[in-house]
Amino acid sequence: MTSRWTTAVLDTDVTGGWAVARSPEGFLFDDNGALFPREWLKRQDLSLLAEHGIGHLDGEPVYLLELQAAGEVPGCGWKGLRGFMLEGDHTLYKVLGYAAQIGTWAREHRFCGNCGQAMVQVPRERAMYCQPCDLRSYPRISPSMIVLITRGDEILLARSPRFVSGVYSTLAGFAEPGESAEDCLIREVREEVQIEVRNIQYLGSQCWPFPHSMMLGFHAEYAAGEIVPQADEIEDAQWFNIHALPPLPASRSIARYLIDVYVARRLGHAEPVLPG
Ligand SMILES: NC(=O)c1ccc[n+]([C@@H]2O[C@H](COP(=O)([O-])OP(=O)(O)OC[C@H]3O[C@@H](n4cnc5c(N)ncnc54)[C@H](O)[C@@H]3O)[C@@H](O)[C@H]2O)c1
Ligand SMILES: [Mg+2]
Ligand SMILES: [Zn+2]
Repeated sequence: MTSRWTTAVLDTDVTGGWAVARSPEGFLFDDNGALFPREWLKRQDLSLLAEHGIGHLDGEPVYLLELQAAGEVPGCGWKGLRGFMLEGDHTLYKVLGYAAQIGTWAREHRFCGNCGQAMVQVPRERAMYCQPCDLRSYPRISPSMIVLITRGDEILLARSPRFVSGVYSTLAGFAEPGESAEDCLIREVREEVQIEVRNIQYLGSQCWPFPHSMMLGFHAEYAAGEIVPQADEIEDAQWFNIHALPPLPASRSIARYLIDVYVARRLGHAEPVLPG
Protein backbone atom coordinates (compact mmCIF):
# COMPACT_ATOMS: atom_id res chain seq x y z
CA MET A 1 0.00 0.00 0.00
CA THR A 2 1.45 3.39 -0.91
CA SER A 3 1.16 6.10 1.68
CA ARG A 4 -0.81 9.22 0.78
CA TRP A 5 1.45 11.34 2.99
CA THR A 6 5.26 11.49 2.91
CA THR A 7 7.44 14.01 4.73
CA ALA A 8 10.04 16.12 2.90
CA VAL A 9 12.02 19.32 3.38
CA LEU A 10 10.64 21.64 0.70
CA ASP A 11 12.04 24.95 -0.50
CA THR A 12 9.79 27.76 0.76
CA ASP A 13 10.89 30.06 -2.11
CA VAL A 14 8.89 27.91 -4.55
CA THR A 15 5.26 29.12 -4.75
CA GLY A 16 2.02 27.12 -4.81
CA GLY A 17 0.83 23.96 -3.09
CA TRP A 18 -1.26 23.46 0.04
CA ALA A 19 -0.67 24.99 3.45
CA VAL A 20 -1.81 24.48 7.02
CA ALA A 21 -1.72 27.33 9.55
CA ARG A 22 -0.92 26.74 13.21
CA SER A 23 -1.23 29.16 16.11
CA PRO A 24 -1.19 28.66 19.89
CA GLU A 25 -4.96 27.97 19.50
CA GLY A 26 -4.42 25.03 17.14
CA PHE A 27 -4.87 24.61 13.39
CA LEU A 28 -7.01 26.76 11.11
CA PHE A 29 -9.93 24.81 9.63
CA ASP A 30 -13.09 25.32 7.61
CA ASP A 31 -15.77 22.99 6.23
CA ASN A 32 -13.23 21.40 3.84
CA GLY A 33 -10.70 20.56 6.54
CA ALA A 34 -7.37 22.14 7.49
CA LEU A 35 -5.57 22.35 4.11
CA PHE A 36 -5.83 25.63 2.22
CA PRO A 37 -4.38 26.84 -1.10
CA ARG A 38 -1.05 28.23 0.12
CA GLU A 39 -1.01 31.46 -1.88
CA TRP A 40 -4.56 32.28 -0.76
CA LEU A 41 -3.67 31.57 2.87
CA LYS A 42 -0.59 33.83 2.72
CA ARG A 43 -2.76 36.73 1.55
CA GLN A 44 -4.79 36.55 4.78
CA ASP A 45 -3.96 38.78 7.73
CA LEU A 46 -1.75 36.29 9.62
CA SER A 47 1.09 36.97 12.08
CA LEU A 48 3.61 34.69 10.34
CA LEU A 49 6.51 33.53 12.51
CA ALA A 50 8.04 30.98 10.13
CA GLU A 51 7.22 28.87 7.11
CA HIS A 52 8.26 25.25 6.63
CA GLY A 53 7.88 22.95 3.64
CA ILE A 54 6.83 19.70 5.32
CA GLY A 55 5.96 17.06 2.71
CA HIS A 56 3.65 15.75 0.00
CA LEU A 57 0.01 14.75 0.29
CA ASP A 58 -1.25 12.77 -2.72
CA GLY A 59 1.80 14.13 -4.57
CA GLU A 60 1.05 17.80 -3.81
CA PRO A 61 3.48 19.91 -1.74
CA VAL A 62 2.34 20.90 1.75
CA TYR A 63 3.66 23.81 3.83
CA LEU A 64 3.21 24.89 7.42
CA LEU A 65 2.61 28.53 8.31
CA GLU A 66 3.61 28.86 11.97
CA LEU A 67 1.88 31.90 13.47
CA GLN A 68 2.53 34.12 16.48
CA ALA A 69 -1.15 34.32 17.34
CA ALA A 70 -4.57 33.10 16.16
CA GLY A 71 -6.05 35.74 13.85
CA GLU A 72 -9.49 36.12 12.26
CA VAL A 73 -9.90 34.38 8.91
CA PRO A 74 -13.44 34.70 7.48
CA GLY A 75 -15.38 31.41 7.59
CA CYS A 76 -12.63 29.63 9.56
CA GLY A 77 -11.98 28.53 13.13
CA TRP A 78 -9.13 27.10 15.19
CA LYS A 79 -8.97 23.56 16.54
CA GLY A 80 -6.36 21.72 18.65
CA LEU A 81 -4.52 18.65 17.35
CA ARG A 82 -6.36 16.36 19.78
CA GLY A 83 -9.65 17.34 18.14
CA PHE A 84 -8.31 16.22 14.75
CA MET A 85 -7.06 12.97 16.25
CA LEU A 86 -10.44 12.16 17.79
CA GLU A 87 -12.73 13.29 14.96
CA GLY A 88 -10.75 13.73 11.77
CA ASP A 89 -9.52 11.73 8.83
CA HIS A 90 -6.43 9.74 9.88
CA THR A 91 -4.22 10.97 7.02
CA LEU A 92 -5.02 14.61 7.82
CA TYR A 93 -4.20 13.90 11.48
CA LYS A 94 -0.80 12.49 10.41
CA VAL A 95 -0.06 15.64 8.37
CA LEU A 96 -1.07 17.90 11.25
CA GLY A 97 0.76 15.81 13.85
CA TYR A 98 3.98 16.15 11.86
CA ALA A 99 3.35 19.86 11.25
CA ALA A 100 2.79 20.41 14.98
CA GLN A 101 6.07 18.72 15.90
CA ILE A 102 8.07 20.65 13.28
CA GLY A 103 6.40 23.93 14.24
CA THR A 104 7.01 23.41 17.97
CA TRP A 105 10.62 22.36 17.52
CA ALA A 106 11.52 25.21 15.11
CA ARG A 107 9.76 27.76 17.35
CA GLU A 108 11.73 26.52 20.37
CA HIS A 109 15.04 26.50 18.46
CA ARG A 110 15.08 30.02 17.01
CA PHE A 111 18.07 30.78 19.23
CA CYS A 112 21.16 28.73 19.89
CA GLY A 113 21.09 26.98 23.28
CA ASN A 114 24.88 27.29 23.44
CA CYS A 115 25.53 30.97 22.58
CA GLY A 116 22.07 32.56 22.33
CA GLN A 117 22.42 33.85 18.74
CA ALA A 118 19.70 33.44 16.12
CA MET A 119 19.72 30.07 14.34
CA VAL A 120 18.86 29.56 10.67
CA GLN A 121 16.99 26.75 8.90
CA VAL A 122 19.37 24.46 7.00
CA PRO A 123 18.31 24.12 3.34
CA ARG A 124 17.11 20.62 2.37
CA GLU A 125 17.63 19.29 5.90
CA ARG A 126 15.30 19.34 8.92
CA ALA A 127 17.75 21.16 11.15
CA MET A 128 18.37 24.58 12.70
CA TYR A 129 21.96 25.80 12.54
CA CYS A 130 24.17 28.17 14.57
CA GLN A 131 27.15 29.20 12.49
CA PRO A 132 29.46 30.54 15.27
CA CYS A 133 29.04 27.27 17.23
CA ASP A 134 28.74 25.03 14.15
CA LEU A 135 25.80 23.48 16.04
CA ARG A 136 22.86 21.71 14.47
CA SER A 137 19.60 21.08 16.30
CA TYR A 138 17.26 18.36 14.99
CA PRO A 139 13.59 17.79 15.81
CA ARG A 140 13.14 16.52 19.36
CA ILE A 141 11.57 13.11 19.94
CA SER A 142 11.00 11.88 23.51
CA PRO A 143 10.87 8.08 23.90
CA SER A 144 8.15 6.96 26.30
CA MET A 145 7.33 3.43 27.43
CA ILE A 146 3.74 2.32 27.68
CA VAL A 147 2.81 -1.05 29.15
CA LEU A 148 -0.23 -3.22 29.69
CA ILE A 149 0.30 -5.38 32.79
CA THR A 150 -1.85 -8.48 32.98
CA ARG A 151 -2.70 -11.24 35.46
CA GLY A 152 -4.80 -13.86 33.70
CA ASP A 153 -8.19 -12.33 32.95
CA GLU A 154 -7.27 -9.14 34.80
CA ILE A 155 -5.45 -6.07 33.48
CA LEU A 156 -3.93 -3.23 35.46
CA LEU A 157 -5.24 0.21 34.50
CA ALA A 158 -4.73 3.57 36.17
CA ARG A 159 -6.02 7.12 36.16
CA SER A 160 -3.95 10.27 36.06
CA PRO A 161 -5.62 13.42 37.42
CA ARG A 162 -5.13 14.83 33.86
CA PHE A 163 -7.40 12.21 32.23
CA VAL A 164 -10.97 12.74 31.08
CA SER A 165 -13.21 11.88 34.01
CA GLY A 166 -13.81 8.12 34.40
CA VAL A 167 -11.17 6.97 31.88
CA TYR A 168 -8.52 4.42 32.90
CA SER A 169 -5.40 3.65 30.85
CA THR A 170 -2.16 1.69 30.75
CA LEU A 171 0.92 2.95 32.59
CA ALA A 172 3.36 5.17 30.69
CA GLY A 173 6.48 7.22 31.32
CA PHE A 174 9.42 8.97 29.68
CA ALA A 175 12.83 7.32 29.32
CA GLU A 176 15.63 8.92 31.30
CA PRO A 177 19.24 9.16 30.13
CA GLY A 178 21.13 5.96 30.85
CA GLU A 179 18.10 3.66 30.67
CA SER A 180 17.16 0.88 28.26
CA ALA A 181 13.50 0.66 27.27
CA GLU A 182 13.09 -2.26 29.70
CA ASP A 183 14.86 -0.39 32.56
CA CYS A 184 12.49 2.52 32.03
CA LEU A 185 9.42 0.31 31.99
CA ILE A 186 10.40 -1.46 35.23
CA ARG A 187 11.19 1.88 36.96
CA GLU A 188 7.97 3.55 35.82
CA VAL A 189 5.85 0.61 36.98
CA ARG A 190 7.61 0.61 40.36
CA GLU A 191 7.19 4.39 40.73
CA GLU A 192 3.56 4.54 39.65
CA VAL A 193 2.08 1.40 41.31
CA GLN A 194 4.94 -0.30 43.24
CA ILE A 195 4.57 -3.68 41.57
CA GLU A 196 7.06 -5.97 39.83
CA VAL A 197 6.61 -7.36 36.30
CA ARG A 198 8.09 -10.19 34.22
CA ASN A 199 8.05 -11.47 30.61
CA ILE A 200 8.26 -8.01 29.05
CA GLN A 201 7.32 -8.16 25.37
CA TYR A 202 7.48 -5.39 22.78
CA LEU A 203 4.29 -5.01 20.72
CA GLY A 204 4.74 -1.90 18.60
CA SER A 205 5.25 1.85 18.54
CA GLN A 206 3.34 5.01 17.77
CA CYS A 207 4.22 8.64 17.22
CA TRP A 208 2.38 10.71 19.83
CA PRO A 209 2.73 14.39 18.86
CA PHE A 210 1.58 15.83 22.24
CA PRO A 211 4.06 17.45 21.97
CA HIS A 212 6.82 15.05 20.82
CA SER A 213 6.57 11.57 22.34
CA MET A 214 7.49 8.33 20.62
CA MET A 215 5.48 5.63 22.37
CA LEU A 216 7.06 2.17 22.63
CA GLY A 217 4.32 -0.28 23.57
CA PHE A 218 4.81 -3.42 25.69
CA HIS A 219 2.95 -6.22 27.37
CA ALA A 220 4.17 -7.48 30.75
CA GLU A 221 2.92 -10.05 33.23
CA TYR A 222 2.37 -9.31 36.89
CA ALA A 223 5.12 -10.82 39.07
CA ALA A 224 4.76 -9.50 42.64
CA GLY A 225 3.51 -6.75 44.94
CA GLU A 226 0.35 -4.88 45.88
CA ILE A 227 -0.82 -1.77 44.01
CA VAL A 228 0.23 1.46 45.75
CA PRO A 229 -0.64 4.45 43.53
CA GLN A 230 2.03 7.18 43.28
CA ALA A 231 0.96 10.34 45.10
CA ASP A 232 -0.02 13.21 42.75
CA GLU A 233 0.70 11.24 39.51
CA ILE A 234 -1.79 8.34 39.87
CA GLU A 235 -5.26 9.12 41.17
CA ASP A 236 -6.36 5.47 41.17
CA ALA A 237 -5.07 2.12 39.88
CA GLN A 238 -6.95 -1.19 39.86
CA TRP A 239 -7.09 -4.68 38.40
CA PHE A 240 -10.01 -4.86 35.99
CA ASN A 241 -11.51 -8.07 34.64
CA ILE A 242 -11.50 -8.05 30.83
CA HIS A 243 -15.28 -8.60 30.96
CA ALA A 244 -15.85 -5.49 33.12
CA LEU A 245 -13.60 -2.75 31.78
CA PRO A 246 -13.98 0.95 32.63
CA PRO A 247 -14.12 3.73 29.98
CA LEU A 248 -10.92 3.33 27.93
CA PRO A 249 -8.62 5.71 25.97
CA ALA A 250 -9.38 6.85 22.40
CA SER A 251 -9.39 4.08 19.80
CA ARG A 252 -6.44 5.58 17.85
CA SER A 253 -4.11 5.49 20.86
CA ILE A 254 -1.53 2.78 21.44
CA ALA A 255 -2.87 2.49 25.00
CA ARG A 256 -6.19 1.29 23.59
CA TYR A 257 -4.42 -0.97 21.10
CA LEU A 258 -2.46 -2.74 23.88
CA ILE A 259 -5.70 -3.37 25.77
CA ASP A 260 -7.64 -4.47 22.68
CA VAL A 261 -4.89 -6.90 21.59
CA TYR A 262 -4.85 -8.62 24.96
CA VAL A 263 -8.61 -8.88 25.19
CA ALA A 264 -8.77 -10.23 21.61
CA ARG A 265 -6.12 -12.87 22.40
CA ARG A 266 -7.87 -13.98 25.61
CA LEU A 267 -11.20 -14.27 23.83
CA GLY A 268 -9.81 -15.78 20.62
CA HIS A 269 -11.00 -12.84 18.51
CA ALA A 270 -9.23 -11.24 15.53
CA GLU A 271 -6.47 -8.85 16.64
CA PRO A 272 -6.79 -5.11 15.98
CA VAL A 273 -4.27 -3.18 13.85
CA LEU A 274 -2.11 -0.51 15.48
CA PRO A 275 -2.92 2.93 14.02
CA GLY A 276 0.35 4.53 12.81
N1 LIG B 1 -0.59 7.26 22.91
C1 LIG B 1 -1.04 6.78 24.06
O1 LIG B 1 -1.85 5.83 24.06
C2 LIG B 1 -0.54 7.34 25.38
C3 LIG B 1 -1.08 6.86 26.57
C4 LIG B 1 -0.56 7.33 27.78
C5 LIG B 1 0.45 8.28 27.78
N2 LIG B 1 0.90 8.77 26.59
C6 LIG B 1 1.98 9.77 26.56
O2 LIG B 1 3.14 9.20 27.11
C7 LIG B 1 3.98 10.22 27.60
C8 LIG B 1 4.50 9.82 28.95
O3 LIG B 1 3.45 9.56 29.85
P1 LIG B 1 3.34 10.25 31.30
O4 LIG B 1 2.81 11.63 31.13
O5 LIG B 1 2.62 9.30 32.17
O6 LIG B 1 4.90 10.38 31.71
P2 LIG B 1 5.61 10.24 33.14
O7 LIG B 1 4.98 9.14 33.93
O8 LIG B 1 7.08 10.16 32.87
O9 LIG B 1 5.26 11.57 33.93
C9 LIG B 1 5.10 12.84 33.36
C10 LIG B 1 6.14 13.77 33.95
O10 LIG B 1 7.39 13.53 33.31
C11 LIG B 1 8.10 14.75 33.16
N3 LIG B 1 8.37 14.95 31.71
C12 LIG B 1 7.65 15.65 30.81
N4 LIG B 1 8.23 15.59 29.60
C13 LIG B 1 9.33 14.85 29.74
C14 LIG B 1 10.33 14.42 28.83
N5 LIG B 1 10.28 14.74 27.53
N6 LIG B 1 11.30 13.63 29.31
C15 LIG B 1 11.33 13.27 30.61
N7 LIG B 1 10.41 13.65 31.52
C16 LIG B 1 9.43 14.43 31.08
C17 LIG B 1 7.23 15.83 33.74
O11 LIG B 1 7.63 16.02 35.07
C18 LIG B 1 5.85 15.23 33.68
O12 LIG B 1 4.98 15.76 34.66
C19 LIG B 1 3.11 11.50 27.58
O13 LIG B 1 3.49 12.25 26.43
C20 LIG B 1 1.71 10.98 27.41
O14 LIG B 1 0.88 11.89 26.70
C21 LIG B 1 0.43 8.31 25.40
MG1 LIG C 1 3.18 8.15 33.76
ZN1 LIG D 1 25.58 29.17 19.02
